[in-house]
Amino acid sequence: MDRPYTILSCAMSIDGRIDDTSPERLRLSNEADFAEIDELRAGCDAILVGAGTLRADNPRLLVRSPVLRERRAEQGRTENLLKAVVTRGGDVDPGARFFSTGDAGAVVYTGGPGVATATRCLAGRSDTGPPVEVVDAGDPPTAEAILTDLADRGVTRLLVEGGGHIHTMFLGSGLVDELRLAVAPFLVGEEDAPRFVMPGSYPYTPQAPMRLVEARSLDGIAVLRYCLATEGRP
Ligand SMILES: NC(=O)C1=CN([C@@H]2O[C@H](COP(=O)(O)OP(=O)(O)OC[C@H]3O[C@@H](n4cnc5c(N)ncnc54)[C@H](OP(=O)(O)O)[C@@H]3O)[C@@H](O)[C@H]2O)C=CC1
Ligand SMILES: Nc1c(N[C@@H]2O[C@H](COP(=O)(O)O)[C@@H](O)[C@H]2O)[nH]c(=O)[nH]c1=O
Repeated sequence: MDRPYTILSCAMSIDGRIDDTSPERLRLSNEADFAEIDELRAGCDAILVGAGTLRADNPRLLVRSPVLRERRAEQGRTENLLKAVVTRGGDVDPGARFFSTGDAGAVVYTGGPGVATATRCLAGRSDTGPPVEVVDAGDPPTAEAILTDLADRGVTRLLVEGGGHIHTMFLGSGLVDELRLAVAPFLVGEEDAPRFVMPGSYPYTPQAPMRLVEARSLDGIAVLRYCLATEGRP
C-alpha cells in the first residue's frame, strides 16, 4: 500500500485526557511544545483531524511561524499544509476556520450518506476560500482509504492531530509510523473529559509493543516519541 509516513501528535494530561469538559480549549502544551509541534507541522504535507475537534475547537491548523512558512515557500511548497477532516455523518460547518484559512485547500473524508450531507453543507461556502473536496473513503471511512487518497495527492508526510476518536481509528489501523506524546504535569480528573483513545483493539500489545525512541523534558512537559513500525506490521 502506497501511503504517507504518518505521525500522530497529541498532548495529554497524566490521566490520559486531551481536554477538559469546559467550553474553552484546555492548554496542555507550553510555548516550547507548541513551537516543536509547529516545526512538526511545517515538515509535513498534510494535517488531519476529526470532525469532533473541528466542532469543539474551530482550529485553523496553520503553520504559525512566519519563518517556517517562508522556508516552505522557498522549497516551492504551499506555506500551509493540506487540511483533512474525517466525518462519518458529513455534518461540517462551512463557516469553520478550517475551511476559510490556509492556502493549500482541504479534503473532507466521509462515506455513505455522509458524502451528500457534506456536499450539501459545503455548498453554502463562498467561492473565494481555499478549494475543498469531499471524498468517499468508505462507509464508515477507513484510515487505509484516507491514506491511499492522500498518497495519490502527493502527500508523503501526514500529521494526525486528534481528537480521541481519530487517534483510535488510526492507532487501531496499525498504519501510524510515529507517535509523539506531550504529557503535561497535571491530571484532569473528570470522568467525561475527552480521552487520548477509546477502548478498542490495538496492534500494540505487551507482545508487540511500540518502541520508545525518545523521552525528555521540555520545560516540565514530558515529550515521548515512539516508533510504531516493526517487522510484520504494515
Ligand atoms: N490535546 C490534544 O492534542 C488535542 C485535543 N483535542 C481535543 O479532542 C476533543 C475532540 O475529540 P473527539 O471528540 O474524540 O473528536 P474527534 O476529533 O476524534 O472526531 C470525532 C468525529 O470523527 C468522526 N468519526 C469518528 N469515528 C469515525 C470513523 N470510524 N470513521 C469516520 N469518522 C469517524 C465522527 O464525525 P461525525 O460526528 O461528523 O460523524 C466523530 O464525531 C476536543 O475536546 C479537542 O479539544 C483534539 C486534538 C488534539
Ligand atoms: N490544547 C492543545 C492542543 N489542541 C489541539 O491543537 C490544535 C490547535 O490548532 P490551531 O490552534 O489551529 O493551531 C487543535 O486541533 C486542538 O484541538 N494541541 C496541543 O498540541 N496541545 C494542547 O495543549
